[in-house]
Amino acid sequence: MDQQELKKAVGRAALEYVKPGEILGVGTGSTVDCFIDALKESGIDVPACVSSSVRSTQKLQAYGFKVLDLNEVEKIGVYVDGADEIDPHFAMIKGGGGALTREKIVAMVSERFVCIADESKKVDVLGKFPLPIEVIPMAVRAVSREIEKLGGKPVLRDFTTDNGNKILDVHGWQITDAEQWEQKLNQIVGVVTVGLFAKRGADVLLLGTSQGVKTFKR
Ligand SMILES: O=C(CO)[C@H](O)[C@H](O)COP(=O)(O)O
Repeated sequence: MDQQELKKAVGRAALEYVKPGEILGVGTGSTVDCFIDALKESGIDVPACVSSSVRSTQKLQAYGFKVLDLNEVEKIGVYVDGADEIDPHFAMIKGGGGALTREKIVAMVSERFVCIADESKKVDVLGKFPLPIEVIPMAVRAVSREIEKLGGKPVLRDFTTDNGNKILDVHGWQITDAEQWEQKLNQIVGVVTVGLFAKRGADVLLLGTSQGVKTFKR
């Protein structure tokens, strides 16, 4: 199976966690696109979704799903999203698609985070994938200097987030204590969100492998 087929397989597998009649949290990325396709095909009664990006909102609406602003919703049962890397403790690097801040917000209010990923995303140590950090535009240079002091090599992405901010992709870190790093990096003034999802990691990992979809639970 190629990578796209693995993404489709985990997208379909995630349907098992969608409860009919319940508001659903929807993440962002090519794997989530496969999930949205599967959701549409399934015909499951989803009264409304909360989306983590303009991209996913547009796709959901094009399929006829209702998308609510998070301020209209008190809680979400299940949030389905992808990851760039996930470690054995269910901590993740996210933000390859630049939607990390909204993803972290929707994940925070969701009872269960179901991560869908192909097997290339499962790692022992986070950091081979450069860590995305969303930064207020005027603070790009200042935050970069702080990151360099911590041994990271920040590269400014040619991209503006849905929130009007910039992304620094940080190379060179091997992250074993993800929760501590998440906290430390979030404290740099000018950082909006760090793409480490450790404090609120995944609860379930659906991993697409050539032997089929494997389920891991925290
Ligand atoms: O965090 C994300 C977007 O901000 C995505 O979940 C992550 O980049 C994985 O994307 P893909 O499914 O396309 O590999």
